[in-house]
Amino acid sequence: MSLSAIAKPILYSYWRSSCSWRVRIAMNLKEIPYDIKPISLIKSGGEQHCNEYREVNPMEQVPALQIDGHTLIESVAIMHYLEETRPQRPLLPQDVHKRAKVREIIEIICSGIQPLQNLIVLIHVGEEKKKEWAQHWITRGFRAVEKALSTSAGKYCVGDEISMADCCLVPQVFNARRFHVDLRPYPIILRIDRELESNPAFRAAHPSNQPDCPPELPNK
Ligand SMILES: O=C(O)/C=C\C(=O)CC(=O)CC(=O)O
Repeated sequence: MSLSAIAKPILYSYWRSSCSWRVRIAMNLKEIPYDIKPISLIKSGGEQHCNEYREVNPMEQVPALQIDGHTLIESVAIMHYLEETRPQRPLLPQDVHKRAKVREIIEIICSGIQPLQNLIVLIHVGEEKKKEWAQHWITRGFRAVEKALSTSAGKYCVGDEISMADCCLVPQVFNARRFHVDLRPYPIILRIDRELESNPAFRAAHPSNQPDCPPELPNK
């Protein structure tokens, strides 16, 4: 076995990147020790665009995870890899219908909301319109998430076990607050977010607990 295959995993992460945050939660829930390598998405035009990091992730985004001698990119693919290689503390339900619900919520957030309000898109939209733009897409997606949760949720997004859907929901709620989305129409989303706030795995993954979180932060 090569040395890299047994090395401690390295997560390339940015403190308030919601996609990095999903993976941090999953790693913490599964109690996988890892080191963080911060990639600043804003310093010098974005460290994710430098040649060295492009070798790690040709999409020039975070996260990337070095684990078991491999470099993995894309947060949902990474969570599935973790689920398949580290079955402890499962993040997918056994029941196939519940699994489908978990994946449905993941898709709504990770395809239908976050990519439309991430940094690269907002730069194109422009400073003047970016808040309204982000609010539009988050509101549209949260309507669908709330509807899905109305039949799937127990204590968490799907039933009473924490799943990958919860790993995606909590960071998206943070983004919604960041863009001042009115969350009152989404009581189930709010209840689940509150429920998970005190969970140690979620708390440790929070942007404010990251090594690259700036000490002075207006909208932390
Ligand atoms: O303003 C910054 O600090 C830069 C980038 C981010 O927060 C990350 C995103 O692009 C949003 C997201 O992950 O959903």
